[in-house]
Amino acid sequence: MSGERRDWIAAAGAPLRGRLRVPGDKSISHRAVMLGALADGVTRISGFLEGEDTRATARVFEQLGVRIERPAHGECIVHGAGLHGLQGSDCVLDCGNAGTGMRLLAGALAGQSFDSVLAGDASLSKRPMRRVTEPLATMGARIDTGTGGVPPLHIHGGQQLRGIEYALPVASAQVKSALLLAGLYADGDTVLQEPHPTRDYTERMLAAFGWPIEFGPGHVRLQGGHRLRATDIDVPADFSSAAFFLVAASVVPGSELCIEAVGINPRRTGLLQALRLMGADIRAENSRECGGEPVADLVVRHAALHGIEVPETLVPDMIDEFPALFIAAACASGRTVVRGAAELRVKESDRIATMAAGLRALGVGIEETPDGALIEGGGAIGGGVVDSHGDHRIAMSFAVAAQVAVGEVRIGDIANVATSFPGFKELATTAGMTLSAAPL
Ligand SMILES: O=C(O)C1=C[C@@H](OP(=O)(O)O)[C@@H](O)[C@H](O)C1
Ligand SMILES: C=C(OP(=O)(O)O)C(=O)O
Repeated sequence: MSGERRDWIAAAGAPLRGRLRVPGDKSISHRAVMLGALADGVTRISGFLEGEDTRATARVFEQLGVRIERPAHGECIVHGAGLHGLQGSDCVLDCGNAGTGMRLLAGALAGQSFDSVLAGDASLSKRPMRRVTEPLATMGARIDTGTGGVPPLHIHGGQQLRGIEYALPVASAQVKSALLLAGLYADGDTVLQEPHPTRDYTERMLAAFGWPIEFGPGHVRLQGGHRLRATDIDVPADFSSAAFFLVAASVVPGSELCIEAVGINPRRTGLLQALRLMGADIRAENSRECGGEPVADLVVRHAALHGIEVPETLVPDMIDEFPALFIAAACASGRTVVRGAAELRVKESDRIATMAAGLRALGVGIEETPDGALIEGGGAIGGGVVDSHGDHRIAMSFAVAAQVAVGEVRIGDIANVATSFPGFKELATTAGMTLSAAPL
């Protein structure tokens, strides 16, 4: 998606101060477009993430015949086609960099009468898809993957799906959601058990769209054959985007920052707990609801952090926040141990290997393990060159690390930051960080 290779130059900046608001939640934005497209009636989405991942999902539904108006930045009006109203496309459906987009679409498109082809960029084209295609096949779906179970996905329509009872082998909200979306089209019940509870946005949003569904932490049951009724969705700010500022303000002396209206669904806020265990000073103020989700203003002040063993039970609740956590660990006194996080190896990059290589390049001691890392914190973070491998969260994490580095940090291949956090550089510099585009 993201054209030519671009780099950032980052260096120690000022304390982070003031108030800011990060863009809308990526997971909720994807789902709002999807359910809006499959609903009867008009769904108005506000606070929609104008990122490349979520725009790709909206474009896919436009290709499938759904009218989506964009009256203003962050606003979408989705004219739902109804559960059976999508039209097949002869063109490849491009999910860009988005694992969420592709995996959830696989579930929704498995139940259609037409064939579809889902493809993605170089990173997405390496990510495992059998975790969705195999259980979908037991529901009666016919999906061919590329060699080794990676994209593109050729989805053969016209299959009558049936509900299954399935215990997910990995804690993955994407797998769960793909099966639930297929379950809308299935005969009978789809009943899922998770090894650890994961984000429940699909379940909550299906209920908001009027679909009968029973769910609780780690389990869900729904019956096929109902209808979705359009509703309005107000998307809270993305905790995963707030995470970079939580870490930056924690580690840069003199910082005091308020991040407004952040979604604090407990299935997303593992990093908050981990940082507090490390000694961070973060308070949730003005707790309230936004679009049925808990939100709060997060006030973070600089604090002396110390290393911890990250409780494994927190891993699914902070799965996207490990790159940021690794930076906090590098700044904390003593050792931080991460275990039970092998899923990090199959994200936009191998996030354990990419973070380890980048931290080593800045002089931080880190030992990789198959499912995590041991990070030796408290030493100086040096200047140097790190490669984000096109991974948005790695790029933003090293921009944070640079704020306490003794030299300049060049961060390579940053264009994909726009997948989840358009405007990060501008917001970060407003808050006090030193970050600029490297000359081409
Ligand atoms: O369902 C979702 O919206 C997501 C689930 C997680 O992936 P997994 O399901 O692979 O854990 C997460 O990493 C991703 O950024 C968004
Ligand atoms: C893993 C992520 O997203 P996705 O799986 O949708 O590409 C992420 O945003 O960190």
